[in-house]
Amino acid sequence: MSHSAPLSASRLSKRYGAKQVLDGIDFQLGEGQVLGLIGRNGAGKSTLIRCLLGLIEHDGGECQVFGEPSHRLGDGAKARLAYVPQQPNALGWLRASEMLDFVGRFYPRWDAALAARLMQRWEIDPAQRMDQLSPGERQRLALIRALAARPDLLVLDEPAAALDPVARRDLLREIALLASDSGATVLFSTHILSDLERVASHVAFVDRGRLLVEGELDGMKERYASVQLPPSLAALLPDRLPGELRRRGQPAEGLRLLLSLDQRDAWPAPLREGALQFDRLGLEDLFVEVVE
Ligand SMILES: Nc1ncnc2c1ncn2[C@@H]1O[C@H](COP(=O)(O)OP(=O)(O)OP(=O)(O)O)[C@@H](O)[C@H]1O
Repeated sequence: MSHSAPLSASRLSKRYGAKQVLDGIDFQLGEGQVLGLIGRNGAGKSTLIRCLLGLIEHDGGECQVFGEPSHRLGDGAKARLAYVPQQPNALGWLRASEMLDFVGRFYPRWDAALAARLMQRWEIDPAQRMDQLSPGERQRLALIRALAARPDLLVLDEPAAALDPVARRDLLREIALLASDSGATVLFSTHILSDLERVASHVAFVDRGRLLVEGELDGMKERYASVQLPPSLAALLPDRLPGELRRRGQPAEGLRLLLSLDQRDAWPAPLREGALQFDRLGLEDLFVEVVE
């Protein structure tokens, strides 16, 4: 098995017309990581995923899947990868079971028993024509197809969007099982932070085409804090502090900073030594502070 990172990008950029949708993204998804990608609507999550997988062309930089250029993936790499888009297409004329039988042949580790179990659990009639499935059923079926492939790399674009709470919880469990049992690597985008916290090992924030914060979920809550600086301290600050993510306000009135504490050794002494209150941020507060 190749030991290249399952997914990687450097200086990846993409524009649609005048709009820079991805703006020089450096990214690496390590083997066995379960990474949750979060960001506001239109931040560029789906575009990033599609570029990484070579489904759309990028304009600048590079991206790779298992070390192969994304836009020229060999069959070997494709067989190790499963992807569920935000709105899966239906192959209308096929019945659900026929579709699974058909695609199962292309995957060396196809798990027919898992597919059958999830079909039953998620109440999809195997004889149902795919164009007659509801959006939620269609999404479930696409997820069953991806999970039963037992991929080395599973990529899900907002997988929970059309799922009811029971199916959502099942999905999170299946993702966790896939990662723990077979060491699969998972990338999923979501707006549901509680889902992310339940299953992700890593998290990345996308904001206006850039990756703002990226790292292990454990420790992230300890790492970021906001702090209010009085004018006397604000006047001493350089234009940008090491680890600074956001700065609000005017120096003459005091500043509010969002900071990564792991860079604090490089801060000016008054900031390190003053009796300032650093408020640690939970994931949701961090998200709001970062992207607002
Ligand atoms: N085919 C396209 N043509 C033109 N603009 C596009 C196209 N696809 C996406 N965009 C624009 O690129 C930006 C990023 O879109 P993208 O779908 O990647 O966002 P997202 O973070 O996945 O959003 P959401 O959370 O709403 O799914 C948006 O402003 C969108 O309008």
